[in-house]
Amino acid sequence: MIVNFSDVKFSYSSLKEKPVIDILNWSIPQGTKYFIYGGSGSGKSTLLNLLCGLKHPQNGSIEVLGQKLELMSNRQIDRFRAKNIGYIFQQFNLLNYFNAIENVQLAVTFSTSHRQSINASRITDLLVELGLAKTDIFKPVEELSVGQQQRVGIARALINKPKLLIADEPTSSLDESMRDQFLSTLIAMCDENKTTLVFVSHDKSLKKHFDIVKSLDEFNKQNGMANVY
Ligand SMILES: Nc1ncnc2c1ncn2[C@@H]1O[C@H](COP(=O)(O)OP(=O)(O)OP(=O)(O)O)[C@@H](O)[C@H]1O
Repeated sequence: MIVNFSDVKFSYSSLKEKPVIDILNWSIPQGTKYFIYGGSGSGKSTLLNLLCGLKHPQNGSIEVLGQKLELMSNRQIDRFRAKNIGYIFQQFNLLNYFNAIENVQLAVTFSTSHRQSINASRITDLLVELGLAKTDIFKPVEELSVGQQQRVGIARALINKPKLLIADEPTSSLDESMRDQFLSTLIAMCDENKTTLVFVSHDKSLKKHFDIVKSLDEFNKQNGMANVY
């Protein structure tokens, strides 16, 4: 298992009666493409924040790649995240005035272990492999189409060959054909890098692309169920 949650409870306010996240047992098998769906406000982003150590539960244990996050300092978690976890966000979070290579380089800058081995030509190769034309690689990303920006987002998430890739509704602004294309590319790249993919969305129709499909409600706030994966 690449991720294990054990009796994890998280509330934004300690006064809140019911925690947003309350998971007795939940695991993600290594190498899978894991899809979690849930409605708006169900706790998907909160779950991902816990998973990568950006938020800390009030109770329980979260183990990622064999490391218990609660035993690490924030600095250790930051390093661990930079080395092992990639993300793709809803809006891709690219820096508009920077070109594609510069946007990907930022991810490399934050990962000390990969800084030496990744140069601009390796980034260019990855962007071309993802279908970006060489002429587009040097334009500020604000001059790229949404589809091209997505490819930059995928390249940035995968350049460090993360063991775990987390995607938070990255397809919400795309039409159906773009969405399928994006997912096919993303999944092919994860297979190539042996990266485990955790993808959350409110859109159940995406589930056909994944090995494991769960509603967040199936394992959240369901104390009594064990070993759900
Ligand atoms: N910073 C915060 N402070 C207080 N409550 C919050 C905060 N962030 C989220 N919440 C609450 O926690 C619950 C879960 O929010 P979360 O953002 O995880 O849901 P989500 O499933 O990702 O929603 P969406 O699909 O709309 O992005 C919601 O009820 C939300 O109002």
